[in-house]
Amino acid sequence: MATVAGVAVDTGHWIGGERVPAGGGATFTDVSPIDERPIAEIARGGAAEAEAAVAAAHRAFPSWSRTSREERARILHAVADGVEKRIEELAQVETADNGALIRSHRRGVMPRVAHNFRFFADWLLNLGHDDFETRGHTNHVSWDPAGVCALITPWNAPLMLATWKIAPALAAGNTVVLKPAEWTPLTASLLADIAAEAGLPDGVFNVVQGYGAEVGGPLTAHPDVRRISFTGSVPTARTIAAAAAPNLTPLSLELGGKSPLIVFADADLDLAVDLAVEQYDNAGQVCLAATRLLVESSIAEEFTRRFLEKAGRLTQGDPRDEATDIGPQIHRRHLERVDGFVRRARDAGARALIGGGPNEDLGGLYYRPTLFADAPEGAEILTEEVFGPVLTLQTFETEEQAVAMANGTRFGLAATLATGDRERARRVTERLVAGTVWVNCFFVRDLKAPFGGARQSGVGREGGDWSFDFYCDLKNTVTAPWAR
Ligand SMILES: NC(=O)c1ccc[n+]([C@@H]2O[C@H](COP(=O)([O-])OP(=O)(O)OC[C@H]3O[C@@H](n4cnc5c(N)ncnc54)[C@H](O)[C@@H]3O)[C@@H](O)[C@H]2O)c1
Ligand SMILES: O=C/C=C/C=C(\O)C(=O)O
Repeated sequence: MATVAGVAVDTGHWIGGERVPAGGGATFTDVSPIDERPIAEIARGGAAEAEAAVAAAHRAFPSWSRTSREERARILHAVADGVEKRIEELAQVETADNGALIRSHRRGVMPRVAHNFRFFADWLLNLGHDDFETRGHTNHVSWDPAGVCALITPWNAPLMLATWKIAPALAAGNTVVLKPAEWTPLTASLLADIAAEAGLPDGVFNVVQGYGAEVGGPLTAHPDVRRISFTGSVPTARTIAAAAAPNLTPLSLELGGKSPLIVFADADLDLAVDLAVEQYDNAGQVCLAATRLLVESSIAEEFTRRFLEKAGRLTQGDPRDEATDIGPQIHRRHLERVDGFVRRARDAGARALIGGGPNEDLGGLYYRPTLFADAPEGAEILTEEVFGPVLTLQTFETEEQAVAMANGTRFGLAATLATGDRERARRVTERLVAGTVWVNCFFVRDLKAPFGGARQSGVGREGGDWSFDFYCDLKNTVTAPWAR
């Protein structure tokens, strides 16, 4: 047990409805990004724990998969109730663990966690497909549960991204083994308590803590795992895809991005600036962030002036303070990685209009919001995901050029455009390579919509029917006309 922000959090695994302490006493230290102090010693799982969790999930599958949809939905709503009762505790623990703003956790993220469960519980009850006829034969499509799902998630929005997978996987009648990111293990452990209190049967949901290769490796190579859903980086996705290959385990991959925000001269400039500054949210640690500001030349000067003015008013500091706009980076190693990108960008000739280094006033893991201009074509800073508060500004002359620049990376997660011209929005949107396009808005998410990335931003889509498509084995039953 650890006490974090006044909340008791179990530091072991959760396997088959039981708390499993660190095998052989092996633990790792969980550090808070707020001040880099250790906050918990977490069980460091390995192949044995991965094996035990898959076995528990495998044993629990027959009964859970045959539990009625109504009963599954009822339990998932009870989990949502439990989350809602503990929003403040979850928010406090998540902020201590990943350094994201308490105000977002209280009002955005944790309510969304509850919504993840409610949405997929309700979607399950309406899931279906109309029967259809072929020469008098009926076709009936059913959505059969697939089996044990291994879910592997990152640290930037730990509980939100985990439950976005857990909820549909469980709703579909599957059982789950979750491996949270080692930098943010805590809220997954609290979710295990909540799920147990809500009456989720033992073994239906399991949590194994530990490092990627040590737990994630054996988990993703396990022949009894029938689905792997992963959110994280491209290199890890390659390793996971290779581990899944011998078993041909179906994969859903939600990966990185280098998304554009395209600002046309006909845009509402205040809105465009608001959208641009919003890209520093979560200290830039957002997969969907539109980190490349592509601005039409004729308005670039005015846009930049207003952007710098607005960004200059952002308050950086302790994420537990409601007034803070930008908190710390997740970890010392991550901050150094971000800083490496910034230093190389400068070496390549880019000019930092703001920021460009750690916040020396605050010290620790606080990195200044940064905007680069004049990065040379092809520079790393224009093509690689930084995953920190670092944006670049480029200008374009024509719509054609804007589209080419927007599509000019190996990613295709999202794109945002600001324009006052509906026809232009339609034309440009049609040509963008992106899983999600926002026009004059950002991060408006409906869980019914398909979510995922093109190119190296991912494989597959989740959300609404697409989640059930992935987490189910679809079956078509063709029945001949019955003899009279
Ligand atoms: N597209 C999306 O929905 C989305 C959302 C959030 C974050 N992301 C991406 O996630 C990345 C940041 O997250 P990160 O740094 O935690 O990513 P990461 O790939 O380093 O780690 C993600 C998870 O994979 C695990 N892992 C590491 N090696 C493994 C292995 N060999 N086998 C199995 N599991 C392994 C880690 O322990 C962690 O739980 C960024 O690229 C970001 O864009 C994408
Ligand atoms: O950092 C990435 C955030 C992704 C958001 C979602 O996956 C979501 O809203 O479901």
